[in-house]
Amino acid sequence: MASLIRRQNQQHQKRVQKQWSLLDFEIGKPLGKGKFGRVYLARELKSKFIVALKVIFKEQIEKYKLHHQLKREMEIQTNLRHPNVLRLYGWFHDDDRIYLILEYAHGGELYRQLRKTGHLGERQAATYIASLTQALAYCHEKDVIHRDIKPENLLLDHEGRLKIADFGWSVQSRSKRHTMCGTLDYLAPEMVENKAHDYAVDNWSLGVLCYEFLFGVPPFEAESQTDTFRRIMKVDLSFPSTLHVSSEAKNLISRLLVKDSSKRLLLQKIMEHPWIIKNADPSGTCSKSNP
Ligand SMILES: CCc1cccc(CC)c1NC(=O)n1cc2c(c1)/C(=N\C(=O)c1ccc(N3CCN(C)CC3)cc1)N=N2
Repeated sequence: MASLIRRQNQQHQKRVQKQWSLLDFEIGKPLGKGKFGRVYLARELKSKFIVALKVIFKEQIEKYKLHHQLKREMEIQTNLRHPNVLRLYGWFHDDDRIYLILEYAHGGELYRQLRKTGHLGERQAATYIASLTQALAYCHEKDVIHRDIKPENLLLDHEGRLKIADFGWSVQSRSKRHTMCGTLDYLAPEMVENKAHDYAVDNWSLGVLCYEFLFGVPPFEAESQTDTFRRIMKVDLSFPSTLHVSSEAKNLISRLLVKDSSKRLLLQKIMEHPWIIKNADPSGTCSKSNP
């Protein structure tokens, strides 16, 4: 009898995730900082595995009443396994901080690359849009809507592969959502209007991102938030007359930035779009050899 109980206990121990603590890690250089905390390079001492340790201050979470949102982000991201979704391996906390053990993305934030180069070539842009589309299709399959797809939340790994990070605004959704979130530029009309919304908000954001990758600025940028709001509601979309963006690219953008969410191009159809077929690198890395 005792051996049976011991065996069951051992099995239970295996199932319970290891209780991590700061003592398990050697902390390296700071990688970046956000509103609620910082992220550091770190190495797990036993396995020598390199991770990114995101430190979030509990008082900030309490101050902005984001406890349930952070909890939801952690539950969602822990269960997502996709090459274009940043892994959350685990977490732990001490008196005043919460620590997220995240996959390390060696290439840093995509928006820095975008700011440096101004805009991306069509191959690079199509490769990132294809990666994002596949990651979103996977998330939507698991009833997760990200709702905050923007360059600041996209990272690059050591091979230049895109990784969606920061599921802070994502939701596990079976029904329409009503929560307002994110900066205006990337928000779909139904979100900006604080109307019920569903998965298609991520399809809209893909259109905004594709435009920004190719033209270097988001499509509805304006002096004030009110003007951005107006431009989104009117879908006031225009393309700068430039030679480096093909008409297929403009066609894809126009089929995503559609006010009626039921008429936006479906994720599966994005993967079959001529511009994606012609320009996206299936490996997702768009290696330097063919920019
Ligand atoms: C607290 C930070 C934060 C706040 C809000 C949202 C997010 C998601 C993007 C984050 N970041 C986050 O969670 N992160 C999770 C992460 C992560 C950030 C990360 N890497 C980097 O931040 C990074 C930055 C610069 C870098 N170098 C820049 C200079 N180059 C010459 C060499 C490469 C290399 C890596 N890896 N996992």
